[in-house]
Amino acid sequence: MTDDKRINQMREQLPEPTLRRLPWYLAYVRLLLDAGVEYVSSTQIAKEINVDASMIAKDLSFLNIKGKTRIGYEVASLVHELQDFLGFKVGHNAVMIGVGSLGGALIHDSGLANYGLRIVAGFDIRHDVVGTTLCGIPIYDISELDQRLATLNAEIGVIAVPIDHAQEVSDLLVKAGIKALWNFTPFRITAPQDVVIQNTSIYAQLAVMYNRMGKQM
Ligand SMILES: NC(=O)c1ccc[n+]([C@@H]2O[C@H](COP(=O)([O-])OP(=O)(O)OC[C@H]3O[C@@H](n4cnc5c(N)ncnc54)[C@H](O)[C@@H]3O)[C@@H](O)[C@H]2O)c1
Repeated sequence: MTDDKRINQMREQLPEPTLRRLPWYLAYVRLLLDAGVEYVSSTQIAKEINVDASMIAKDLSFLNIKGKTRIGYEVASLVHELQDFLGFKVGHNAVMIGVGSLGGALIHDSGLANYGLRIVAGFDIRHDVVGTTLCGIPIYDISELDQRLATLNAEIGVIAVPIDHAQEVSDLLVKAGIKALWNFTPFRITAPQDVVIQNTSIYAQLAVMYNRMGKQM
């Protein structure tokens, strides 16, 4: 079986909680790599990031890497495998819809490139931003979305518009052939089944934090 086929097959079997934990491991083992550490055990990772060691070993069993008894995993290989498996090594082109305070901040975030996300253009309706560039990225009028997407080779639409425009811009993106929507608005957008939707909200996490704080008081 080819490497690509094997990775795709393992990705399909992967439970979502595992997929959410793997980037935590990656962030930690990247620190070890930068510090020149050669090997790390699942027990060591467990201690540092507060996840059960057996769960880490199980999560890592989805990857094409074996730990050595009593030594653990080779750090450089683990970083490589995790990045590969999570799709962070492939550049995914994305367009930013809404270049206000959040959209602008995301365009400024050079860290996204480490996770395989390359924002190639922004779209807005504001005259003061349309026609300008931000971090070298051109900002176009939203009315040009169809025409610009034809040449941008982007598969992801990042949505950072006011809540009452969320569905409208999602529909435009889907119509223009976008495969995935990363929605930062608090609106639960809908799209055809073959379009991947990922909702991200720092506000939703606040509710959980307040609730837990209340229980401690
Ligand atoms: N997920 C999170 O953690 C998080 C954090 C902050 C804000 N938000 C949400 O992100 C969204 C943006 O917040 P913000 O603070 O950046 O707002 P903002 O007002 O600063 O920016 C919104 C931008 O969208 C543009 N816009 C409006 N209608 C548009 C359209 N039809 N097409 C293209 N662009 C359009 C506006 O001109 C503006 O530049 C809001 O829905 C907000 O609730 C989410």
